[in-house]
Amino acid sequence: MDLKTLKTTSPLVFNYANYVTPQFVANVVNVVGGSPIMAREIAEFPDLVGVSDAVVINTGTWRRAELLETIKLAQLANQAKKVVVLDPVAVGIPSRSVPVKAVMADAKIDIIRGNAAEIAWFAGIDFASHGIDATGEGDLLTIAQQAAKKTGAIIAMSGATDVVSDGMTTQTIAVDVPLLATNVGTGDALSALIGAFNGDEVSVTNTVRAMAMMKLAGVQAAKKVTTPGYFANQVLDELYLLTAEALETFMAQEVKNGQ
Ligand SMILES: Nc1ncnc2c1ncn2[C@@H]1O[C@H](COP(=O)(O)OP(=O)(O)OP(=O)(O)O)[C@@H](O)[C@H]1O
Ligand SMILES: Cc1ncsc1CCO
Ligand SMILES: [Mg+2]
Repeated sequence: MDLKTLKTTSPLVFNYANYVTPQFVANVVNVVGGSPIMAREIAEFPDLVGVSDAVVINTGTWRRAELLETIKLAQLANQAKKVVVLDPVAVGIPSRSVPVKAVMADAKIDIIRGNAAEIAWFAGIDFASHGIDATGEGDLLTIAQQAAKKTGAIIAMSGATDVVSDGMTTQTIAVDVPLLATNVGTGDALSALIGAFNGDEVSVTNTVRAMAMMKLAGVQAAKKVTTPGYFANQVLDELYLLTAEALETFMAQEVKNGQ
């Protein structure tokens, strides 16, 4: 959906969140006009999936005791034809790949949002990382395209250059806003935003809209504040203020087709 539709229909985004950043994630969904809800109790999943437009699974603070529940959640969303977004935090660390492999083996993931190192793991390409951060360099387009082909999911790779690919169509946004990477949870929130924009239909375009929105909010915030604490709040304000027209203009200027 476009931003106008998002604001009028207010998609409900069910976040199976990590325990580090749920407040920021919920606020990002809320300020753009969506409706966030967080839950971890399996008995609630059928009800919550039923009323949700998108399910976002973040494996950032997974626990083995909850693994079967996470898989069940993805399966319920599949059955209800709700978009499933996976945020595979630090999946390159072997212990962190356990929940990702398990969910992907037993359910269909529509969209995977991660930084370059996380996406490279799905592509089977080496890429340096440091915990939750990507630190290496590589051919970003190839990594995103390979990951899309191997997983069958739309890949939303974030960083100084954002890349979205379904394996055939690939689009990039090369706009460097280093402060965006200083706020822990911007990526987690971006995954939820992707869920919101894809709530009616899963597509590369809807995924690019979410990536562009976070990027543009970062550009606008960086014009006003220069330190991370204020920046995080300013990003929320800019997301709140951003109009559908401003987003479409930014996309017309900055979204490029990749090969
Ligand atoms: N160097 C950068 N320049 C511009 N934008 C960036 C940069 N790094 C990240 N971003 C932006 O920050 C947002 C989050 O991406 P990032 O790659 O940091 O996710 P992440 O590593 O999963 O973050 P987190 O784990 O903190 O949630 C995206 O909107 C992305 O475009
Ligand atoms: C710091 C951190 N550790 C696990 S999840 C998370 C938030 C970034 O995704
Ligand atoms: Mg992350």
